[in-house]
Amino acid sequence: MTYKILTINPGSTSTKVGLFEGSNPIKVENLKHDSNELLQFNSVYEQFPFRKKAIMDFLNTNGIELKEIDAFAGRGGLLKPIPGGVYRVNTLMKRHLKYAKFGEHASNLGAILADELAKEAGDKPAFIVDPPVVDEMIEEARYSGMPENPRKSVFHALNQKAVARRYADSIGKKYNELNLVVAHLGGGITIGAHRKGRVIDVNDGLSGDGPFSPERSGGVPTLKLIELCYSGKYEPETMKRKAVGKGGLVAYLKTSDAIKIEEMIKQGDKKAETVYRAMAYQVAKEIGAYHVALSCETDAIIITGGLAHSEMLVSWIKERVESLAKIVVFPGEDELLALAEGSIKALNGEIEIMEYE
Ligand SMILES: Nc1ncnc2c1ncn2[C@@H]1O[C@H](COP(=O)(O)OP(=O)(O)OP(=O)(O)O)[C@@H](O)[C@H]1O
Ligand SMILES: CCCC(=O)O
Repeated sequence: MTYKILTINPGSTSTKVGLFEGSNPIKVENLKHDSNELLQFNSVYEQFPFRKKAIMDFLNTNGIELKEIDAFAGRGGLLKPIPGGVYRVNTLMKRHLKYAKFGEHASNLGAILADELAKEAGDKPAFIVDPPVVDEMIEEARYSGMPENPRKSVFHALNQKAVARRYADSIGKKYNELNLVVAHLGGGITIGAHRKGRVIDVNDGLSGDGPFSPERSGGVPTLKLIELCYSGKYEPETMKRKAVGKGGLVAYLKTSDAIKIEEMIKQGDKKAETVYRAMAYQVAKEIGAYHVALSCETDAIIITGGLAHSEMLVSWIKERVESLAKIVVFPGEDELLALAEGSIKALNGEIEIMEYE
């Protein structure tokens, strides 16, 4: 049977929606939300009716009826650490996401929206697939050197695993036969060591870890950071925004848009070039670190995310890491397709549907 799946990926300023029939996209759209409109909400959960209406408008405009859809899949949010896979949306999951028990993130609405629409469609199944809290780290990777502050696995799991599987398919291998370093370069940057289908180490994209990115600081000198926190100059929220949201390229260059930055570089802006080169340098160093995490037995390095569209940035990264392993570039992300494919495998019984407990 060919299933129809509605996939939902809520981001900070948009909700990406796609209707798939099997793996074929029938209608995919990026529903942009005015940031001023989102400002009226005090929490991610409060945005629920607003985002639901945007999805219903998308369905109505395209003549899609809820009852014709077989299953609903949302990008899962910040939950407790769990292994990768397809999870049925359940009450505990929704409670953790609603009250942001493990942190606020736009993707917390994915499961909640999928579940609501699935109920309205006549009690259809609702799933999440490879949420950002997928945790398959080996024990050594959890140590930070500060026992009360261990390293955590929070990353672009859905896209990293989707492109890793896509690459494995393309060479006629299975994901769990390969060692891959996957670098997701988007608004946030996460780089993971995938050993035979398991992400044994990765930088935490939401905690100030790893390379700086268009809107995140990445790892910074710790003692100076502590001084800044206690300087009396900044509220805790301001300091958090310096790490996630207002750090990285936007802090140095007042924009997180790499296309604009490349324009600045072409106009001769030396500061823009140095900062952009520094980001490439940090990404390359991090790729090297995860190559070592794979005992230098990496089959391929995959570069993905919006910034993988940039020939300039990718060429600077390649210069430093091309002697380590074959490099493959998958620009953009395949998150909606990954949600659809995971759900179809679950419906077909090809993979186990996991329960969030
Ligand atoms: N053709 C391009 N050339 C250069 N940079 C690009 C291009 N297309 C997108 N980008 C850059 O990619 C970055 C955004 O990447 P992406 O769309 O993956 O981020 P996101 O989805 O907002 O966040 P995340 O990937 O962390 O979830 C921006 O800096 C954007 O300017
Ligand atoms: C939420 C995990 C992915 C990211 O770093 O944004």
